[in-house]
Amino acid sequence: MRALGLEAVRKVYGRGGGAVTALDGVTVGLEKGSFTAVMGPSGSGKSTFLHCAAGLDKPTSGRVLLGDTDLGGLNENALTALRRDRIGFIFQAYNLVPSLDVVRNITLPLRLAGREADPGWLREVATRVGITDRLGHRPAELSGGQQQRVAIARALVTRPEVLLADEPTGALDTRTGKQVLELLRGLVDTTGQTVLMVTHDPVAASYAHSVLFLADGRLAGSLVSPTPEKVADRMTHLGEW
Ligand SMILES: Nc1ncnc2c1ncn2[C@@H]1O[C@H](COP(=O)(O)OP(=O)(O)OP(=O)(O)O)[C@@H](O)[C@H]1O
Repeated sequence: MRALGLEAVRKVYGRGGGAVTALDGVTVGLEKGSFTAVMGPSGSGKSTFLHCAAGLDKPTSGRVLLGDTDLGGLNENALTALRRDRIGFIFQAYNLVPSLDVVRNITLPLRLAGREADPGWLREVATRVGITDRLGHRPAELSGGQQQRVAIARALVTRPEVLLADEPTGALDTRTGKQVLELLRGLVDTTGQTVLMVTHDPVAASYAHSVLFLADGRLAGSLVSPTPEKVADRMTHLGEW
């Protein structure tokens, strides 16, 4: 079953002589329960890809489908609700609310949707990310790795169909970053969560089932069962290093 699909997605910013083609006909299907990394040189279209996949940016042409829902057919309100209810986001900067404790940060998306958190599910999510002993703390009282765990719990609390991660370990040291990547891979393997992650780091990409490479807005290949060495080798051929 396909969780997310991009079909011939093209995104052009600007007009006339100054127009930039950020994505140039990208077709990708993510199976449910897959963990996919997206890599590519700077300016290759990774952020644009993620923003189109998330319904944050509208493709100039082509289609984005979340399950059976064509995002192109939705108005702004429906897109906002879809992003809130059906997609989880994790960023390099954890984007937690400093004045709220861990429980209130995790349950924020539910409260914004006017829903109560089911205590059993909240406990389950906190356990999955390993933050049960910090539930009453504020973000400033947590390490970077703990803050990212809270952000992952917040992303999971709505039971999203797809988790979109933008450089989730970019601000973490190697050891803590590894723990967060193991957590993401564990979620995929044990709960069937679908994850799409943009990264510059071949080690981070190696935690995914497969890596998609972008170059000049086009798909420039993929790698199944990636290792850091194989990923770095591909990036070298794309002219990144
Ligand atoms: N809002 C915008 N207006 C005009 N051009 C844009 C806009 N956003 C992105 N671009 C251009 O589209 C191309 C792809 O950008 P994008 O940010 O998707 O690349 P990226 O692979 O994420 O890069 P990086 O790794 O440096 O973050 C670049 O040439 C960029 O300058």
